[in-house]
Amino acid sequence: MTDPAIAAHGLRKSYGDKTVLDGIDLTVPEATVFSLLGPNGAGKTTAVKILSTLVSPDPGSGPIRVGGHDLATDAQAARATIGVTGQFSAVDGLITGQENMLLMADLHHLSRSEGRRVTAELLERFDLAEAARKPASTYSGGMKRRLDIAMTLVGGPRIIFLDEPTTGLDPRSRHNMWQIIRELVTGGTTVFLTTQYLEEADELADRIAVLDDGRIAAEGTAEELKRIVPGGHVRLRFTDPAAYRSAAASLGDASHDDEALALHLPSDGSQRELRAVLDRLDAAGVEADELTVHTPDLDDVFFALTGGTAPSRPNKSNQPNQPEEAVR
Ligand SMILES: Nc1ncnc2c1ncn2[C@@H]1O[C@H](COP(=O)(O)OP(=O)(O)OP(=O)(O)O)[C@@H](O)[C@H]1O
Repeated sequence: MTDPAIAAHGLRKSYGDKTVLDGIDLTVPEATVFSLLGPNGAGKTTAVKILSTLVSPDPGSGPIRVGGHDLATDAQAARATIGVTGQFSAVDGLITGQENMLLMADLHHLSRSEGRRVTAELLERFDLAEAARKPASTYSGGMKRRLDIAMTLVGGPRIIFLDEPTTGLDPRSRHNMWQIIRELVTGGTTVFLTTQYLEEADELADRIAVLDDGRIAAEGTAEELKRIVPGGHVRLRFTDPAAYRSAAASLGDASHDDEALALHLPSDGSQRELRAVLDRLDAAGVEADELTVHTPDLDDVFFALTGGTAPSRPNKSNQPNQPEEAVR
């Protein structure tokens, strides 16, 4: 088995008497997206800064390996495997997109011809070739963010840290950015992502960790996390009123929606619970015309795990997530 791209044990950081990270473990397999979620001030950026060698962990921290290199003894080698795109853009608005890229190529000591080749390839890949000779200050927010990531990729990092990469972008630019991130991962890059948008973690992340009060409150796939908070249910819908009534009689614990001929049963959405529901329907000799499983969304998980109460969300329905709008 190959080394994980990132492996940190007992990661600690305090500022004065404030403990920001209280001994957290993080493991990120290669070519996956790992998302760190947490309320403002939870320590996400601090974790990114430590893993990307910008800030030192406290002496009591356990070992941290990034790109297979121990940060304590070989930070330089670790640094050569990573790229970081922070909340504040590295793009210089006074020069063109192409010049920004060539500057990065110089910083990475690429030869002139190699720098030009990589620049042209990345500008093309990030749909910036046409705008390459215009000052970056004239770019839209989405273009600037794409240029920022393209600049990060000039050095060919295997691991990239994206700190809130889509904050402030409109929905189309956000979807474009998601597509770029997916393509990077398909190409073998590992992405460590922090985001304020739970939907974004849900869309992209293979694994998600929720940081609260300096500790990891929960970690898992989006689906695993959704199962640990209450609110999931199975909805059974019938077209035949007689079948609906028989099912309602045999599933006494279900709540009824007589108008829609639908029954709701609390469920964690697991195979075992679904089978139990189906067995009970079979025993009653009725068949539902539609069965849908509704799991809580990541917002529910976030509020349940980070000690806050969910503000009322009038638009939150019990419908499963709507399909995302098409990506260009
Ligand atoms: N250099 C520093 N000196 C003192 N305190 C700091 C420093 N950097 C961060 N902190 C504190 O550490 C805590 C965590 O900050 P951090 O920026 O990591 O949180 P975050 O989860 O990224 O928050 P946000 O979502 O708001 O970006 C905050 O209370 C912050 O004030």
